[in-house]
Amino acid sequence: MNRSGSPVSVRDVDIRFDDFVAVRQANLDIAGGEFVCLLGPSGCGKSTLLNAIAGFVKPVGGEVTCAGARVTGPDVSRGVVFQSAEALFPWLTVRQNVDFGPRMRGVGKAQRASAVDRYLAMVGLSHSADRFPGQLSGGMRQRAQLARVLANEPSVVLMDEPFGALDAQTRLVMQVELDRIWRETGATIVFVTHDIGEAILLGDRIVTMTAGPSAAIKNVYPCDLPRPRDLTDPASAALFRQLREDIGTEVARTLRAQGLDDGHDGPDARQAAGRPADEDRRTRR
Ligand SMILES: Nc1ncnc2c1ncn2[C@@H]1O[C@H](COP(=O)(O)OP(=O)(O)OP(=O)(O)O)[C@@H](O)[C@H]1O
Repeated sequence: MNRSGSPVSVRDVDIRFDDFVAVRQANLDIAGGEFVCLLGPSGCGKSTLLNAIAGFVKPVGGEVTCAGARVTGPDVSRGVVFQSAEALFPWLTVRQNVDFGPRMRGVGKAQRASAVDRYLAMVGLSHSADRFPGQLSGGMRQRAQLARVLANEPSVVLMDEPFGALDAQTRLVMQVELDRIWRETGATIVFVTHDIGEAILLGDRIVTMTAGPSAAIKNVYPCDLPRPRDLTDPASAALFRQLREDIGTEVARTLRAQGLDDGHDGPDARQAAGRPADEDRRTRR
């Protein structure tokens, strides 16, 4: 496997929005080519931490480094894939969207054309290259977004719930495709999700976060199960339960803070952490 991704280091990072402390004392070392999933309850600070790695948000304390250099702002070497495919330019075709970054960077026409073809093929969109984003399905738009980021040949790809808006089947297909693309590119990937199964299918390590405010990194779970992974495999199922307990505690804290829970780690919290409602009903009988 090609391992050309850059290492990323988050050191004692504090992030504030005015008086609001979003993230406190976050520390995380990510190896080059590693796939790390950030998992936590809604609103805990996953996107904020990812945005600090991207350079969109400036920590008030600590630092983020990428390949040993301090991150001071966004850079094409750290590509970002967002949940919403509105990040694509709707007036450009898929090919033109993917070509945009290399063209802005002054890459020559022939080199660009071959890179665009390569990345369109990698994400399975060669046949839709001349369509506009509005003519694509949600899954195809996310593929186009990924190809657009990959065309800049980033050493780090930051993904913020990229499959969150997709239906369950498309999501499964995209997870399998991303696993393959990650191996082909060798990029470091930091992937934000609130979906425990998705984190298990994709991550080399799964990092959980505490509920905010003042969210912190809670636990780091190595996940070296053979790929492609199967969530029904006993080892995956055991990790799922462990992560559900971990996240469930934080979801319960969030619900309590919002006055939506009766003070225990009840069904709302477990359901929000990934347990199907009928499983809860069965357990309670
Ligand atoms: N630009 C901002 N200004 C003020 N507060 C912000 C800003 N961005 C995020 N926050 C706050 O920081 C906290 C963390 O938000 P963040 O979006 O990082 O959470 P998250 O874990 O990614 O949530 P979700 O899973 O729902 O997307 C939230 O309380 C949010 O309201």
